[in-house]
Amino acid sequence: MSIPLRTRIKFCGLTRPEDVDAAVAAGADALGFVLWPGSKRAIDEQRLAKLCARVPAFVTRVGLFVDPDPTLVSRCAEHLDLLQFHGGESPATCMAAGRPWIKALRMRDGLDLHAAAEAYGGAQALLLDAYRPGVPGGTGETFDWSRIPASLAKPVILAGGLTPDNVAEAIAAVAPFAVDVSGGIEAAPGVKDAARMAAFLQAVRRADDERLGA
Ligand SMILES: O=C(O)c1ccccc1NCC(=O)[C@H](O)[C@H](O)COP(=O)(O)O
Repeated sequence: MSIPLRTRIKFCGLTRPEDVDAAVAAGADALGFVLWPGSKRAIDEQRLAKLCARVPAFVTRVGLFVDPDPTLVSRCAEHLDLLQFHGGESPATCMAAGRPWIKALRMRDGLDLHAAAEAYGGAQALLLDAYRPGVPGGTGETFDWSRIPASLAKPVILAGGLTPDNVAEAIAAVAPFAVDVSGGIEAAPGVKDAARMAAFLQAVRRADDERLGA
């Protein structure tokens, strides 16, 4: 008999020490740090080291890359538990980093999730995000959750436009392994809002109670 898991929560795009502390205090399972210079939420390696040093054991530190130079990945890896590849990286490129990784897939028309789950068989999970041409992530937009098959060979991390107001509906529709949010818990790009983080956490917990019949 398998025991249903509570939905894991990843907050992405943290840039400030006080936001890291607030996210940990709220109860996030994983924190994401954007190492792609094109993002409004980008941080450099020095800031990554400082922010990651504040993260306690049992909270996963995730580094987010978009078609990175492998030397950047290896320089950052010592601070990280998990790599998130958010660009057009091939399975071989993701594997070559030699660290646990997840693959973000943007839900463009025609994407075959079963084929992707097979191709990215070395991933810990697939992060499914909204597709907007030319924008690799952090769009603040949802996608049609009914496109996600009920059964997939990889755990699903649901992303894209989640907020404290819609995350319960998303969990009821998809029952993902985890949810990922960036813009929905912000006061401004890269500036998280402690009250919205807490509200998001509470909404997930309530949805889980509903789902698991607690
Ligand atoms: O957040 C960014 O600026 C970003 C830029 C480039 C690639 C990925 C990026 N974010 C990735 C994430 O994991 C976000 O949490 C995910 O895209 C959802 O963002 P949002 O729709 O704002 O919740």
